[in-house]
Amino acid sequence: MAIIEVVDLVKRYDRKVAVDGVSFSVDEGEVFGILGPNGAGKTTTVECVEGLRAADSGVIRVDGLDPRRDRDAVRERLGAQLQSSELPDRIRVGEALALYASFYREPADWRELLGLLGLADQVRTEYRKLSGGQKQRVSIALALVGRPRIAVLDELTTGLDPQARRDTWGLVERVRDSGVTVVLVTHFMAEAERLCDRLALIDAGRLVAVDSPAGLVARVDGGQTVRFRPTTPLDVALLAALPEVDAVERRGPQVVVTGRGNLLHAVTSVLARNQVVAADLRVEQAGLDDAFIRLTGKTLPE
Ligand SMILES: Nc1ncnc2c1ncn2[C@@H]1O[C@H](COP(=O)(O)OP(=O)(O)OP(=O)(O)O)[C@@H](O)[C@H]1O
Repeated sequence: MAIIEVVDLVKRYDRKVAVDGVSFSVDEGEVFGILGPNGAGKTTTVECVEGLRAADSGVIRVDGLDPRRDRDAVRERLGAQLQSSELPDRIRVGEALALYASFYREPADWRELLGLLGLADQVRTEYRKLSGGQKQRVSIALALVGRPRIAVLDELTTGLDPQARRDTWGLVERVRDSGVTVVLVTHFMAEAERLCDRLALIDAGRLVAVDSPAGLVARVDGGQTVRFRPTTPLDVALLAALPEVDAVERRGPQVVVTGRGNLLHAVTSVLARNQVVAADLRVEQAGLDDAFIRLTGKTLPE
């Protein structure tokens, strides 16, 4: 059942259209990703869902409620991650949690929450003295302290090192396992692929597709990549002429062939016929990043 519904959302900043007719719905209990490049309109979209910004047009329902008109009721249901600049400089972790807990009628036990998030030893630490990963965990704790049914997590792992990023992913999975619906804004492919049940791809304010990561990948028609290093001269036009091949590219000493069907067989047959020996031959199936490139024509930083 849909817990969030967004229909034809439009949001402008002066004359710039930041969100241009976006529609999607989020099912209760899922991790729903909003994925797109910088400036795509992801944050604006979730800020409208949170009721922090008024849409210019369109309909938004959070558990059947209007985020602007029923602001207090929506705030009880939807926990938003906080931007670090919103906390006073010298506030201690425990004080921040107690403060946010005081905003809710039935808050979670914030000490228990800090324990679950591995922050039990940081209760008296000033927020500004925490590491990047610890700050992110505090912001997750603050998003959850009101016992929301939905948690909106925006660019959760930006700026974290790979280990802290993976730890944070584990936390998001635990939040989901506790029954909370998670809306995850990200521009990291790997994060979206690992965590999200479904994804909305947004580009330049428009919705490109909504599907599961596997469903998005399937849309690129089982695309494959074959890479190798020819050890004798190779005329790549021979490969480009194959019906299975979409593109052939030279990357330094490597040849990268993308295509579909029985691509590997087609490529190796040409190589064998022309007595070209291929070193370091590798075959890769299309991933979410390939789907993103095909659907938007853009790449995302990884
Ligand atoms: N307060 C604002 N005033 C004017 N323009 C804005 C404002 N906030 C965002 N924009 C513009 O609206 C567009 C969408 O921005 P938004 O922050 O929603 O995108 P995003 O996908 O979240 O990007 P990022 O990943 O960089 O945060 C961008 O072109 C941005 O420059």
